[in-house]
Amino acid sequence: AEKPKVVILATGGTIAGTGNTSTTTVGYTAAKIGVDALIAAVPELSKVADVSGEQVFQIASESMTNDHWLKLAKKVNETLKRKDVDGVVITHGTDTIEETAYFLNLVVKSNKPVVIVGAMRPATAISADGPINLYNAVALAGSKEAIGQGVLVALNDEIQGARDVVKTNTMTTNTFRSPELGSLGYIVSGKPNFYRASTRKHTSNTEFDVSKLDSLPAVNIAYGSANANTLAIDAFAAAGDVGIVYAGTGNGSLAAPVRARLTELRQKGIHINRSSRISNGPTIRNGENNDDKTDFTVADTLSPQKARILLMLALTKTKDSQEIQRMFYTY
Ligand SMILES: NC(=O)C[C@H](N)C(=O)O
Repeated sequence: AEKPKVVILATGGTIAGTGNTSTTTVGYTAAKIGVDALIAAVPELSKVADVSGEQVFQIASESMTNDHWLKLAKKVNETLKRKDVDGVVITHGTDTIEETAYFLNLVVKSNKPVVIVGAMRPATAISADGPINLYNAVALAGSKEAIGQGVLVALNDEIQGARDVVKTNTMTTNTFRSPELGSLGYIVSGKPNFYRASTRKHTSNTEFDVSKLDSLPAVNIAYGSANANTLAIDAFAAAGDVGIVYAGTGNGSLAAPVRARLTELRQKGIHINRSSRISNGPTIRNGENNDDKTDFTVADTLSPQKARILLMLALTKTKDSQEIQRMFYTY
C-alpha cells in the first residue's frame, strides 16, 4: 500500500537541542538542530510515511508569540490544503506546546491529522526521547485513526488532546497529562490506539478564521494569591489590553480589591475572564462571584494560559460577554 505523506514543520525546542555532553539534561541549548538532521536521525520514519521537512522557526518555545502562532496556523492550513499531504507534524518546545496545540485546535480548517511533538531531553542526551516521540508523531499523523480528532500532542507513547493537555512536571519525560479528563490513547509500536475523544468542538467545526488576521487582540494574565493587589491589572489596562484573564484562587475567586478594580475595568469596556490557578476542575459561573452582575465570563476547565487564547480569538468575533461565555462552553 502507498505510504501516507506527512510534512514535518519544525519550530525548535529541546527536541532540536544540544548539550555539551551525553549526560547533559539541563543547561543545554534548545533549537540548534535543523529539521533535516531531525529526520535523518530517525531512519525508521520511512517505514510509516513519506516525510518531508520545513523549518518554520528555530526558537525555544518560551519565546513563542501570537505572531508566531498566526504564521504557523497559516502555514499548517496551507500545507493541509495540498492534495499530496495526509498529515502534519509540528516539532515544538514543550514549555508552551499545550498553548500552540490549543490555538491550532481552534483555527486549523481541516480534518487531516495535526500532531505536535517535543522532547524533554536534548538530542545529544543518552536515552533522548526526541527520536521515539518523532517516530510516534509521524505514525500518528499518517494514521486514519487520527483524522478528525483535533490537534494532538504525542510524547511518551501517549496521545493527548490539545484542549486538556498540560505540562505537569518541569523535567520528567512523562510530563504531559490531561489531568482527570484523561489522555486519548497510546501509540504502541507505531500503531495509535484511541480510547476516547474530546466532546468539545475543534478544527473544521469552529467559528474562528485567522486567514486575514495579522495580529490578535491584547490579552494578558494576572495571577491571584494572598495579599493580592491591582498593580498588574492596572498596568495591563494602562497598556491598552482589551481583555484580562485573571488566574484566581480556588474557584476563580478574587480578592476584594482585585474584584472591585476588575469590575471598574469591565465597565470601561475591558473584557474580564475568571479562571483558576488550580489545575483541576471548572471555574464556575455565579458561585461566590456574581458574574451576571459584574459581566465577567468564566474559563470553565481551561487553564489561564488556554483561556487567554480563547478570549483573544473570541474578541476577534464579538464584544458581547454572553457570546464569549457561550464560546467558553463550546471549545
Ligand atoms: N523541553 C523543552 O522543549 C523546553 C524548552 N525550554 C522549550 O520549550 O523550548
